Order: sequence, then structure tokens, then C-alpha cells
Amino acid sequence: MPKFAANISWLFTELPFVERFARAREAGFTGVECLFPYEVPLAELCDAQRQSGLPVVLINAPPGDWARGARGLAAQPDCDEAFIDAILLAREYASALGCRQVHVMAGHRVISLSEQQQYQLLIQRLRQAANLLAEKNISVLIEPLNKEDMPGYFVNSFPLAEKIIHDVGCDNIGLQFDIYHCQKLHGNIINNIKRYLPITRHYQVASSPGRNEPGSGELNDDWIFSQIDNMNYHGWVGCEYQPLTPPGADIHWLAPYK
Ligand SMILES: O=C(O)[C@@H](O)C(=O)CO
Ligand SMILES: [Mg+2]
Repeated sequence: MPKFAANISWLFTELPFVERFARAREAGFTGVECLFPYEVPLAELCDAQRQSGLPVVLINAPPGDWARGARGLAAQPDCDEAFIDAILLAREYASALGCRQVHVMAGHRVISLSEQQQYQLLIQRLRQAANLLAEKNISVLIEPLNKEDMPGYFVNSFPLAEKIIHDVGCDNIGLQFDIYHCQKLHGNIINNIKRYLPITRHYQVASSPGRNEPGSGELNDDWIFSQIDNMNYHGWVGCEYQPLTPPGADIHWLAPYK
């Protein structure tokens, strides 16, 4: 069965961030991932990670001002310097934490650029990010986000993400395949898992439509996990969901996979 990483930006939010590493281990996860760890001093994060013994398998690069609606910088005009700073900060955190994958978010479609101009900006920025992260043996991931949860997000379909990865043309760029987003965008999950397997470096999972625990929605997640296994995928599945179980309760869905 796949290796499951707890997304500690979504799970165990009743605890201070650094305490979530140990809680993830106690719950039976064998890795962790998170969105934006940058508010916690790096030394504290490294301590928590070391004590838990769990690898950090994915972080996101700083996305710009999230509270003001920013959802990434890679496809945004007039922020060349801020973009490089974000990638360098992500590289510092990822490398200190031993994390080999950074999700670089594009942000929204902007009308001051034509679609083609914004696309070319994104390609050029992702190439920059890939080159900077390659120096520390880290990969760039991009993730298509569904239009209901993230209206106006530039990378809004799997075929588009595939084309972007192809056009960036670096060895260290790949797809973050979030099964929840794929179900909402395209459905046809197993065929899409097969189709995108060659470029997929990381999966994420949540039920659909609720974005809760695996096994609590319209998909047969157990069967999907076995299919991913049969495809000889050796990476991680990040568990990025809004828990239905009360804080402190056992995570029952994980039991068969421990
Ligand atoms: O699916 C998501 O929303 C996340 O994986 C992410 O990185 C952007 O919020
Ligand atoms: Mg995701």
C-alpha cells in the first residue's frame, strides 16, 4: 500500500504547528507534508521533525499575501524579485528539513496579460525555480486546482499542467496529482492516474465532494490506493483533508494501511 503523509496544515490543527509532527507519528502516518511552514522558525521545525523521525515529503513555496487573496507568484507579473525570494526561502526550508519536493503555485489568471503572455511568464518562472531548486536536489511540483474551490486559478486542468511540465522541460519538475481536485475537474480517476503516471511525483487525497477522510465520499479510495500500488508508484500520498473525526480521536481509515 502507498506511504501516507499527514498534511499538518490540514490535520491536527487543534495543536500548535510543531506539535503536529509527533501527533502525526502517533496517529500512524509515516511522513508529513504541509502548505506554508514559514511562520515557524526553521530551527524549531527541524527539532520537531527530528524528534518525530518522520520525513517531510512536500512543502509549498511562499504564495504571496494569502490573506489578500494571493495564491502563488509564478504566473504573476511585476514580482520577479519576490518570486526569486520565495523560491530561495522555500529552498532553505526544504533543504534544512530534508524535503525533496516544493509545490510552486501559479496564482490567478490576470487580465493585464494575454493568456499566452501569462503562460510564457509561468514557463519562464518555473524554469527559474527548477534551476534554483535543482542545486539542492529538490523538485518543483505544480498542481491543477478545481475551479469551484479556487476560481480563477491559472493552472486549472490536468491537460494544462501536463503541457506546462512538458514546456518547462526540466528534469526536476512534475505533477502533484490531488485526487480530490481531479475528481472535481475531470472524474475518471483511474484512467487519469494511468494517463498522468509518467509525470506524477506526488499524490494527495481527500474524499469528494466533502474533502474529508478517505473512504467517506463517492470514490472507492481503498481500491484507488491498491491500483496506485499496482502501478509501482513508490512516492507518497499526502492526506490533505478536513477531518470529520473529533480532535484526539483515532484515525480509523488509516488502520488497515499501518
Ligand atoms: O490542494 C490544495 O489546495 C493544496 O495542495 C495546495 O497546495 C494549494 O492550496
Ligand atoms: Mg492539494
